[in-house]
Amino acid sequence: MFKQRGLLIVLSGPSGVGKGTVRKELFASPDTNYEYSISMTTRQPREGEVDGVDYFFRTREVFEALIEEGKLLEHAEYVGNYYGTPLDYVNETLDSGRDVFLEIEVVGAAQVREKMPDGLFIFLAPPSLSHLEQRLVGRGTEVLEVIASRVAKARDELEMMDLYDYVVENDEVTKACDRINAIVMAEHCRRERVEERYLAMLEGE
Ligand SMILES: Nc1nc2c(ncn2[C@@H]2O[C@H](COP(=O)(O)OP(=O)(O)O)[C@@H](O)[C@H]2O)c(=O)[nH]1
Ligand SMILES: Nc1ncnc2c1ncn2[C@@H]1O[C@H](COP(=O)(O)OP(=O)(O)O)[C@@H](O)[C@H]1O
Repeated sequence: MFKQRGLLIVLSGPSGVGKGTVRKELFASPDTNYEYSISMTTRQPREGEVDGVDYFFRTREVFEALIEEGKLLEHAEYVGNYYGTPLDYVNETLDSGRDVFLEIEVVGAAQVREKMPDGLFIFLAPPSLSHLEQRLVGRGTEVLEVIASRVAKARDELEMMDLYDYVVENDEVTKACDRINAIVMAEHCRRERVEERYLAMLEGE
């Protein structure tokens, strides 16, 4: 029996918009049926972060070797560190029919769009740039200089929003999660309808 490949869901948007918060809220729900792809990074773990849970924390040497070997679906350098998505996990999970969820920045998302254009690309947008700055300051994980560089970068990142299938405003976390779940559900329905039509057409031949 033909088994449909899982759906690749890509959540992106500027740093500080709330991608991590929204992703954790989505995965805290027992109804969430997608698998989270743990990224690899060369940045230092923050307090409480665990290797293999939050990220795979690796050296630049190891990371660069994996790029050379083609083991990453995408990668980007972000504020001085590498971030990337291990390719095998994504392919194996999609092949098994399960959906995969990536939470990545916009340069990497554009690479995924090139390589896997049938993914579902969702841009998480802040209500405003000042909301974004407040959130970064409120999180307190970066010094003010780094926050300023992230906000400056966010201006360029916001311009990429029209490359996405959907833009979801993160005004409130639960509302943003509801919107994302609705989009994923609608996309599944669309694919099922397309497949049904396709099979019906083949039978009618
Ligand atoms: N391209 C790419 N970006 C990633 C990946 N994993 C995380 N990111 C993004 O890298 C940026 C920095 O992440 P991080 O240092 O954890 O900071 P935070 O997301 O602002 O808490 C964020 O925009 C993440 O979404 C990945 O595998 N690939
Ligand atoms: N809808 C929201 N309203 C208010 N604060 C939020 C919202 N979503 C996230 N935050 C806060 O904004 C900060 C940045 O969120 P985070 O998830 O780390 O962003 P990102 O992963 O996009 O860099 C955190 O302190 C988080 O608690």
